[in-house]
Amino acid sequence: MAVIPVELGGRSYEVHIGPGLLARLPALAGPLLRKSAVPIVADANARRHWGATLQETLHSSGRTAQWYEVAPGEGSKSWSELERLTDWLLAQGVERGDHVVALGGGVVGDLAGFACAILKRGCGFIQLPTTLLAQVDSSVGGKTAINTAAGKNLVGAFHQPALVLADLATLATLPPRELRAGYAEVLKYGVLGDRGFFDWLAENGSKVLAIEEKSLEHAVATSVAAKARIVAEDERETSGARALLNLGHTFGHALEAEGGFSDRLLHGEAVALGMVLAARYSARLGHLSLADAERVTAAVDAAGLPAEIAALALDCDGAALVEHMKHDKKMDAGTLPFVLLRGIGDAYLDRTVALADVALFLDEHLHRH
Ligand SMILES: NC(=O)c1ccc[n+]([C@@H]2O[C@H](COP(=O)([O-])OP(=O)(O)OC[C@H]3O[C@@H](n4cnc5c(N)ncnc54)[C@H](O)[C@@H]3O)[C@@H](O)[C@H]2O)c1
Ligand SMILES: O=C(O)C(=O)C[C@@H](O)[C@H](O)[C@H](O)COP(=O)(O)O
Ligand SMILES: [Zn+2]
Repeated sequence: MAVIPVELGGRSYEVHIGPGLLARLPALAGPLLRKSAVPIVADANARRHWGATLQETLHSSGRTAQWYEVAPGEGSKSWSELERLTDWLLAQGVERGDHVVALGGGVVGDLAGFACAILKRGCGFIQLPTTLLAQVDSSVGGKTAINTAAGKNLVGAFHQPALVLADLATLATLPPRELRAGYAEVLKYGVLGDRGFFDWLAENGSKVLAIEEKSLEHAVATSVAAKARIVAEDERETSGARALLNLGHTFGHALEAEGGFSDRLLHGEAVALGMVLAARYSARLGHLSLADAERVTAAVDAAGLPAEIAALALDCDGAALVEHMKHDKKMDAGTLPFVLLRGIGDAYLDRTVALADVALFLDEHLHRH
């Protein structure tokens, strides 16, 4: 069991990591669960597997669960779902001082977190992440959002949860493809800032993917600690420190948008491929050795994640992907800073990248055999 603080002054909170934490929600949340009928926004699959555990523990603390179910998939991060959810929360009589519970992966966490950010100009929420991706990344740090026709996470808010319980036991029911997608964000922490962790993953990644308890807990705790450090330094992504968490995402979000946010490419898969592209582009600029770029590619490939954009057989060219990138939230006065690499564990923000050159680079990779 690990407890990692996210230090944000009056908005500080703890991330608890370990098996069996869902059953400890009433004990760990204490007065945060002010309403006796607890509003729970749940991914349908997470509810199917873990809803009974949560319901039982709430009942045994004298509370009831009020369920709002979200259809699985990226499509639920939408205006229509946000409207339906906020109407439901209002119908439940949720007040600013109440805490809504989000049970599920990043889709539910981002959607419910955003609904709570705007409900009565902000009510509380608790994250119960049930995917590896949500446990190591999306439940921590307070980025909340929905997608729009123009692209990924384009409407949202920073709104921190009051508590995060990452129950490792919930990962037992997660499909292997989703586990691998979450592993991409784990790998990201090593690639962007911790070569020692990258090397540890090279040795132990297969144990993490096999949900071997000790290795899994080490990987989740190391990832959350890295994210907590960065978020405490730059909560709202203004100094450049937090932007490093976007490694692989400028390429990745463009690929997700091009695929219409379908199951063809999951967020974690897009990030994995995006990290490979960021590493290869860094090597092309002469900032990263080819050997390190290939190490990143090999780590992605070894985890069963997509490492070659050509294999996606996308019906688009580099210029089309660059058009999607222009919606990136890092865009600043016509310049798009890219998270690139000087080494494994040494990411930096490059504000000198020419988008026309990125389009050429992508064209070379889209048709590589
Ligand atoms: N806010 C952030 O900082 C942040 C960080 C990373 C990613 N994200 C966002 O997170 C989203 C991706 O999150 P995700 O990968 O968790 O995907 P997800 O929420 O779509 O969940 C993945 C799949 O797993 C199922 N599922 C969830 N828990 C389960 C369980 N315990 N057992 C069985 N099935 C379960 C879901 O129904 C879904 O089909 C993207 O929208 C991405 O943009 C946000
Ligand atoms: O927390 C962050 O900061 C991140 O960038 C984490 C990313 O893994 C995550 O996908 C995030 O939602 C992307 O942020 P965005 O600002 O590019 O939408
Ligand atoms: Zn991400």
